[in-house]
Amino acid sequence: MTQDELKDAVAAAAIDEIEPWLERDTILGIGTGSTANRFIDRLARLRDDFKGAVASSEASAERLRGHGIEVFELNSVGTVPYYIDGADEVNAHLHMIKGGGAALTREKIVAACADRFICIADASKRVERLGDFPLPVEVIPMARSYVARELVKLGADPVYREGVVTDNGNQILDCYEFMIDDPVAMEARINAIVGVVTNGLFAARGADVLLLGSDAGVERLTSA
Ligand SMILES: O=C[C@H](O)[C@H](O)[C@H](O)COP(=O)(O)O
Repeated sequence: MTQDELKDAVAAAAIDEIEPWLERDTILGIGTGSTANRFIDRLARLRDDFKGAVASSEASAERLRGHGIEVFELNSVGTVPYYIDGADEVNAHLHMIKGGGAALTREKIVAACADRFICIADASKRVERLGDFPLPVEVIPMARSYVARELVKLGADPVYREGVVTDNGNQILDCYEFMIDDPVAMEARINAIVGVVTNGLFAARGADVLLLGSDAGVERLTSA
């Protein structure tokens, strides 16, 4: 199967996972990226069975609206029963690196407000140790150089993602050469640097369920 076919398969599996629980007043949390887009496209078929969605990016909000799915502000919703999103890397504990599409901060906020985080990914995203994928860090623009120097002290090789402005008006540093042995500790340590908005480690709040697509089918994993 191609990677696109695997993304379709996990998007379909996520629909199967949530469909029995949808009610007319359900508001879902929806992620960002090519895998989440496939989920959004499949969700369109069910749009009369639930109330709407909170989106983790302007791009996902636009796609949802394009399918006639109402998009709500998180502040008016409070919590969502499910957050469905992709990942750039995921380990056996269902800790993730996210933010390849620069949506990490809003993703982390919606995930924090979700009862359950369903991660959908093709098998290429499954790793033993996080860090081959460069870890994104969203920074306040005026703090970029300072944060970069602090990240070097932690062992990373941060590179400014030129030309990218996040939905929050900030910038991204991608941390290369950064193998992460303790994702929970490193997530907190990076977030403690002044000028960091958030980083792409989703470990303190990882996924609850991973739907992992491979040629053998879609495997359903829960955190170890
Ligand atoms: O900022 C983007 C998000 O964290 C995405 O969920 C992540 O990059 C995975 O995207 P894709 O499904 O396109 O591989």
